[in-house]
Amino acid sequence: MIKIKNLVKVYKGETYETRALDGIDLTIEDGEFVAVMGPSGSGKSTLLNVIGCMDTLTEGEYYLDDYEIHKLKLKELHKVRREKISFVFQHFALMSNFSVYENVEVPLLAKNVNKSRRKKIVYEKLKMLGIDNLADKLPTQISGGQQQRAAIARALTSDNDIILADEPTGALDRKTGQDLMNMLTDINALGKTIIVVTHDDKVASATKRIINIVDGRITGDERNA
Ligand SMILES: Nc1ncnc2c1ncn2[C@@H]1O[C@H](COP(=O)(O)OP(=O)(O)OP(=O)(O)O)[C@@H](O)[C@H]1O
Repeated sequence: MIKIKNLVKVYKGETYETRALDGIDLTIEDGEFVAVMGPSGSGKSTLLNVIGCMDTLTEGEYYLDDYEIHKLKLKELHKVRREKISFVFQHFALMSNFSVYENVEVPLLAKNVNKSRRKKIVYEKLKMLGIDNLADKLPTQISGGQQQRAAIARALTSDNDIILADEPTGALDRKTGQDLMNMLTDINALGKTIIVVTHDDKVASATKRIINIVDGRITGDERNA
């Protein structure tokens, strides 16, 4: 479970100070499927990064299962992230010199899984996403939608409980975007918690809960019918 109390995030530079999150209270139970919406610059990505243990809090408390995240140092934070969180990035962030197979294998290498088991798991995920025939291709040799699938396959090989996606359909055509949301729905049905940042009403309506953020504050929190 994700439980956040009075989260404040301030970015400080030499000449500026931005209060990106300004007192967020939020609980997300295991297995929820949540969209975070709001205008540009409202703090959506910042919230996702804090939830994903990519960034620290300035003030407030963040409990993730048994961890008191707000008390952890950066190195410990990274450990929790590896254990709990998977990201699907907007621009896929596949490593361009590595094949689809190798990209999807990465989380397993980080977890010291042995070679034959890695192969089994990677092919299982590639098949699930319908791209097992592309295992040996480089990211530049496949389409945007296929890259997106590879990124999801990689997120899934880690088998972490929480999947975070920032504008996952942003670079996709409508049909592929719809396919992706169907896939996330299936993955959510397996019990994974999914949090999606999006500008797109269609994407949000595929989730079960929509949180609105304006100026770093939650202004709406509705369950989808
Ligand atoms: N690394 C950073 N350093 C300084 N300011 C930042 C940083 N990241 C974000 N900000 C600022 O924090 C505020 C919130 O940014 P954030 O990226 O979270 O918004 P967003 O809602 O995701 O926007 P968008 O929809 O345009 O992606 C903005 O004013 C932004 O300029």
